[in-house]
Amino acid sequence: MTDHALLLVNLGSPASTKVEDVRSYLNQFLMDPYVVDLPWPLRRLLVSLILIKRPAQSAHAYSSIWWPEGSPLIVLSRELQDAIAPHWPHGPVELAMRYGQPSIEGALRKLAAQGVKRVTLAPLYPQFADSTTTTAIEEARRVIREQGLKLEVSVLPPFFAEADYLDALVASAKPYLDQGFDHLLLSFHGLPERHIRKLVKDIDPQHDLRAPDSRGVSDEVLAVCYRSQCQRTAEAFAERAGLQPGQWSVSFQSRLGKDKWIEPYTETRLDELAKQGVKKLLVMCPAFVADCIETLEEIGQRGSEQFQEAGGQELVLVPCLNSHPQWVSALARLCETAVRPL
Ligand SMILES: C=CC1=C(C)c2cc3[nH]c(cc4nc(cc5[nH]c(cc1n2)c(C)c5CCC(=O)O)C(CCC(=O)O)=C4C)c(C)c3C=C
Ligand SMILES: [Fe+2]
Ligand SMILES: [Fe+2]
Repeated sequence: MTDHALLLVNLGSPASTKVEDVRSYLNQFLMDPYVVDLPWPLRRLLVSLILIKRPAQSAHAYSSIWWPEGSPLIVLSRELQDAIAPHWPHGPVELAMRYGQPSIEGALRKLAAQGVKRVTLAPLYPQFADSTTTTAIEEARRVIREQGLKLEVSVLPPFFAEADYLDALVASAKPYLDQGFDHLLLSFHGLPERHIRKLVKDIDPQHDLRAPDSRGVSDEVLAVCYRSQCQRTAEAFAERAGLQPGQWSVSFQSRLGKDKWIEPYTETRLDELAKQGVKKLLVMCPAFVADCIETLEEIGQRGSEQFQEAGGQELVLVPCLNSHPQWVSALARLCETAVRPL
């Protein structure tokens, strides 16, 4: 059988580091109601305000990490696509981005034109958020409906607590852990608290968005609370890696705008850890399966400078899973068992 495709989906990058390309990417991204969850007129106003200064700042940041072949996120995702193909004997493996190119629409139309009948859609986000997982699924739904594509789609669920994913994370981090370090910071992408509140409010309105760990969180809440899922990933990672309490902690990065985002903020933790006497800091970013601007620039460059200015000696960025062989086979196995219908 060769009519069952695998479609890997990640977030996407601007077409180039030119300010106008970054502006158009940020406009598509931030006008997504799953990302800036305000009614259209307010969303348009807020995003237009953000688009006054942000494109030039982000273009500068992208320029500092851009590779000759293009955006690291896209290049690394292509490498993953090539590496996983031999592990997926059922049909073609395609790559799509939620924003920019290659698009979800282009990929699904291409697969349908090739005679593909089934698609396993794999949003490449270990932890669930409406701003990543839901929007990728909804975009696939829209394309299939509007284009009348005859495709049976199943979706890979969030894999934040899957043994295969956790073991691959430990294997990829091991060479860095073995070098010795004073502290390991697991820095996850942040989210406005509101995004989680609206999902948990009908299940457990008292759910604590400042809780220090994920103990006691019910399965129902865990299924929708991005922050608890991040904590669960970190706790399971620490246990598998044999880390002691106090050797590691969790933080949340990449805050945008004036809203309250989930805490503790990575920026705050970098200062605190340096002030506490941490000299060699390892930072891992387990919300990202591929290195991107958020890991390479925000942590690897700006975070590193900040940590040293606050008195730390060295910040070592542990690379994302990228195409680590154990991750490639783990992802293929996870996708084999994905049966959740679109
Ligand atoms: C890993 C999961 C991610 C979540 C959750 C997420 C939420 C989220 N992001 C923004 C705003 C921005 N994110 C940007 C880059 C970016 N974000 C993710 C992943 C998640 N985002 C990735 C993989 C990337 C990297 C893209 C790349 O090309 O390398 C950016 C663009 C960069 C910049 O200008 O800083 C913005 C903006 C919001 C508002 C949000 C939740 C509401
Ligand atoms: Fe983001
Ligand atoms: Fe939670």
